[in-house]
Amino acid sequence: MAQCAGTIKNVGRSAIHLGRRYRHGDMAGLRGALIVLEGADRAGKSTQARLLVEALKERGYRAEGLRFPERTTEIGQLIGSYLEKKSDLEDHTIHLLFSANRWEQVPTMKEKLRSGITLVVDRYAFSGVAFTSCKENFDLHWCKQADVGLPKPDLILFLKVNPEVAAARGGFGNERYETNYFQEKVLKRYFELMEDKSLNWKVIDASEKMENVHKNIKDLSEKAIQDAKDQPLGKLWEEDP
Ligand SMILES: Nc1ncnc2c1ncn2[C@@H]1O[C@H](COP(=O)(O)OP(=O)(O)OP(=O)(O)O)[C@@H](O)[C@H]1O
Ligand SMILES: Cc1cn([C@H]2C[C@H](O)[C@@H](COP(=O)(O)O)O2)c(=O)[nH]c1=O
Repeated sequence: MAQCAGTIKNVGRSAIHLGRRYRHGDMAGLRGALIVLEGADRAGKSTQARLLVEALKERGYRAEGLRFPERTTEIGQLIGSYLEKKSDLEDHTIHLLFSANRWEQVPTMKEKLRSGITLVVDRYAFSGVAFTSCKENFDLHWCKQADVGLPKPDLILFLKVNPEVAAARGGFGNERYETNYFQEKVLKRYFELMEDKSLNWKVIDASEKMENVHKNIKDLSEKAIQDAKDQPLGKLWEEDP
């Protein structure tokens, strides 16, 4: 009930903000939050993304989920085939395809955010950097470049689970990168990325029961939605630390 009242108040505030323009041309007061779930394979990101969208909608927010890679586009199909080990691609090439797969969604993402829809995103540029930078001869700096300027998340939820626990969860081991050795390296990269204090990272203990993980995520997300609604949408990694 309190949430419904909040939503109506937001609509009122939006009207007040109509016509006021901010840096990057994004209108504040109307917008939804960009919430990203990150973590190693089988950390529970897709499960939690789905639960979060459902919970937000139940509480009167407009919310939608999306995921990367988005395997349905032409670029996404190339990525899907690579991940399923049906095709091989040169390492820089696949990295750039993952990034292009995000950029092709940006106009839709911005439109939705501006119209007040909160986006819950299952993996984003941080996956791109964490995974590719574990390959030989790749460094974090190079890996970030293709994603500089993407919409900046208001909240990044890192679902932390150790690789043995993740591996014991269903389906692990079928796709490329799904080995304990590689996932351990990926985890280290994520922790390097989390040192960037210009981003709102929150670490969630994802080895807990699904309901507990969900509660933590929901509380942090509601706060992020409140904080974001009056802020312009930022650009990712525009000022590299
Ligand atoms: N907290 C949890 N405790 C136990 N099992 C879980 C938990 N969260 C998710 N699972 C189970 O783990 C498996 C993987 O979950 P999910 O697909 O959500 O992970 P993911 O991080 O999206 O994986 P991937 O990145 O590999 O696609 C599923 O079988 C899911 O039911
Ligand atoms: C976005 C993105 C993903 N990856 C890797 C990470 C996972 O191993 C797979 C995607 O699996 P999911 O079950 O669909 O989550 O791809 C990557 O290497 N680079 C990226 O940018």
